[in-house]
Amino acid sequence: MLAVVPPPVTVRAPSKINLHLGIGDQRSDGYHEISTVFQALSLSDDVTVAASEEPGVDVQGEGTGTIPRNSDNLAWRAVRLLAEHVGRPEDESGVRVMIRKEIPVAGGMAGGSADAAAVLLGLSALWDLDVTREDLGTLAGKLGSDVPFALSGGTALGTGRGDQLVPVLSRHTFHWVLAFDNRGLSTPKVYGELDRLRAVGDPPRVGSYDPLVEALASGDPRQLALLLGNDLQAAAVSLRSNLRRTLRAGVEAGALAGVVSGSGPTCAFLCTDGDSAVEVAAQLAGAGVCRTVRVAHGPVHGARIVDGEDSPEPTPPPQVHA
Ligand SMILES: C[C@](O)(CO)[C@H](O)COP(=O)(O)OP(=O)(O)OC[C@H]1O[C@@H](n2ccc(N)nc2=O)[C@H](O)[C@@H]1O
Ligand SMILES: Nc1ncnc2c1ncn2[C@@H]1O[C@H](COP(=O)(O)OP(=O)(O)OP(=O)(O)O)[C@@H](O)[C@H]1O
Repeated sequence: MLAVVPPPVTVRAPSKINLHLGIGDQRSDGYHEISTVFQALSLSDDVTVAASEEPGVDVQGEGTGTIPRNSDNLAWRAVRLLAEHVGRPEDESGVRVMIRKEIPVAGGMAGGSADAAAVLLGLSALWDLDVTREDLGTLAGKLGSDVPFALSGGTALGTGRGDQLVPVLSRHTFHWVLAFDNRGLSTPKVYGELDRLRAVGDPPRVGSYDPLVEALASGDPRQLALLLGNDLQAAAVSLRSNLRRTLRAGVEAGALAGVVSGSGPTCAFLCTDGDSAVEVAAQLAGAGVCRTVRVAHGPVHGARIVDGEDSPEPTPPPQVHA
């Protein structure tokens, strides 16, 4: 008798920006205590998991050459973790993972985390597992601090090492321009640089997130723009001084405000509306301060299955090469 092979499952998982990122002390486990307001953006990766006699990872799109295809890939670590969780040996998992990347690699937008979250959700469907969203959230936290948010999406307050999430009310859609840098930045190095800067001086701190949460509820981008802040920005700029010029260029191009996304080096610019974002993107691309400029909006859903009718042919989103 022939075994029934389940059809492949495709999951779209969003990128994130940190509208507010406050970094506290380093804990004994090496992580920093943080308080952050995440927003999930429409710039996303599509990840397909399929039953296969040739297990492994394929990657196409953004940063392809710099992403590991072996067990170091965060998406494959998600296969291994879920397989262990349900008692399937990894080498018998018989899974091929195909990643279509739009999210910049090591860009501070949680691209690897998005892929890992997509695999957790996609494999649960492919293997018809009885795991709750809550179980998936716990597994996600074991893969990385940003992975739980990639599953849940929307707008959320993250505490602890960023993995304890509470949804935040966000009215309307916000429009963003993203400036990708030539090379990525290592997240641990950026945290380390902040520790160094704090040991020798007093870099600015973002303070409370309360006013920003109020601005999100009002839905007014002008109010939100005044409150964007990231404690890691000084560290990212210290390691990559060209980001100063990029941040300035975005505002000169007409954005309301700009901020380094997470650990950088991607810079995110908030715009008044979608039309303004397209104009800012075009002007910023012309300024020659970054590799690529993209527009995106948020908040969007967390990782979700896009097979069947919900799976449009992927169309390349607006992209302007600098
Ligand atoms: C900068 C952010 O993207 C903001 O959301 C995250 O804090 C980073 O999340 P991530 O990339 O998922 O990070 P993880 O894979 O969990 O950790 C990578 C490394 O970043 C540093 N790290 C991360 C999170 C945290 N709260 N404190 C840290 O010090 C640690 O050196 C850690 O070894
Ligand atoms: N599926 C993956 N996609 C991207 N990078 C991956 C993946 N798996 C492993 N990596 C490695 O992980 C490192 C961090 O990549 P990632 O794109 O997740 O960074 P990031 O977006 O800056 O992370 P964060 O914003 O969560 O700190 C890269 O150096 C890359 O080689």
